[in-house]
Amino acid sequence: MTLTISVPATSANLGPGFDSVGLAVSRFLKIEVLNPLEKWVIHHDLGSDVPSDENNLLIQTALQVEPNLTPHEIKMTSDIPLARGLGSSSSVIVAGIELANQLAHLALSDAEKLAIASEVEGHPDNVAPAILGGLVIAHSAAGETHYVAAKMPETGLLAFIPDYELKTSDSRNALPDSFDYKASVAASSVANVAIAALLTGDMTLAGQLMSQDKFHEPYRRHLVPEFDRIRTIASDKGAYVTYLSGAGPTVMVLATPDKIKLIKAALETEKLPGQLVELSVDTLGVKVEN
Ligand SMILES: Nc1ncnc2c1ncn2[C@@H]1O[C@H](COP(=O)(O)OP(=O)(O)OP(=O)(O)O)[C@@H](O)[C@H]1O
Ligand SMILES: N[C@@H](CCO)C(=O)O
Repeated sequence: MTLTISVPATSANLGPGFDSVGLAVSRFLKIEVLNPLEKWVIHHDLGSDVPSDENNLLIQTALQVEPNLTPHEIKMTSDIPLARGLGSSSSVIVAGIELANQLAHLALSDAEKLAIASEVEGHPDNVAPAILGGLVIAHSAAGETHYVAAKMPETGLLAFIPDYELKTSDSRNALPDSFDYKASVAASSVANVAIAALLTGDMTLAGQLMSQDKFHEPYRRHLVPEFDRIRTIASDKGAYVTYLSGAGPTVMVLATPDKIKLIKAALETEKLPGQLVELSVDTLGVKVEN
C-alpha cells in the first residue's frame, strides 16, 4: 500500500491566545508517496508559485529533519487555502516532518515533532494542533516546548474565507514592535480567563473573553475590511465569538450549530468577497496510512 500522510488545517490565536493557541479543523493536506526517483518530484495543482521539486516546503522540511532521504515522486493535494489564516504552511511543515519520520524510521514522539515544527514555523500555535488534533495550548522558546492538548468544547464553526490572500509575514508587520507593561498584564489576564473557560467547557465565557483580544486583532482588523460587519451580524444572532483566524484574512465564528445556520444565512445576503464554509473540529491531527 502507498504511504499516505494527511494533516488538518488549523485556526490559530482564538482571540488572545496569540502565537500559542490553535484548533485543528476539517480541511486537509494529503501527500501520497509514490516511487523512488533520482530527484524529488511533487505533483500538485496548487499553482505555479508552489515548487514542484525539492524546493517545496514539504521536502525542505523533511531534509532538515533527515538530510539523506531517498528522493521520491509525491502526489500532493490540499483543500486548505494558501495564505488565508488556516495554517497551510504548518500543514506542509508537519507533513514534511512526518515524511522524514516514516521514510527514515525515526520513531519521533509528538513532543519531538512539535519541537522541530515550532522551530521551522517560528511559533507552535498552528503546528501543535496539526500534529495532535483538537485544541492545543503550546509554548516554545530557546528549544524548549511545552503543551497541553485538550478537547474543544462543543461548538459549531463558520469560516469566512476571503477571495484575497494575506501573507503571515505581511500581517505580522502590522503588529507593534513593543507592548507597554501594564497593557501586557491586562492582555494576558484576558487570555488567561479565555483559556481557563475553554478548558472548563464554558463557551459563553470563553467567547466573551476571546472577543477582547488586545494582542493582535486591534492592529490587524483594518487588513480585513469584512471583519467588523461579520462580528456585528454574528453577535446579533448570538454567536459565542468572532475572531481573526491566525494571521487572517479568514474570519471565524463560533456558535451553537443551530445559530451557525442562521448566521450563515444572514451573511450570505451580504455578498461578501469570499466563501462561507461550515467546519468541524478535527480531533486526530496528522494521520499516516501505510
Ligand atoms: N502545500 C504547500 N506546499 C508548499 N508550500 C506551501 C503549501 N501550502 C502553503 N505553502 C507555503 O506557505 C505560504 C503560506 O503561508 P502563510 O504563513 O503566509 O499562510 P498560512 O499558513 O496559510 O496562514 P496562517 O499561518 O495565518 O494560518 C504559501 O504562500 C506557500 O509559500
Ligand atoms: N500566531 C500567528 C499565526 C499565523 O502563523 C500569527 O497570528 O501571526
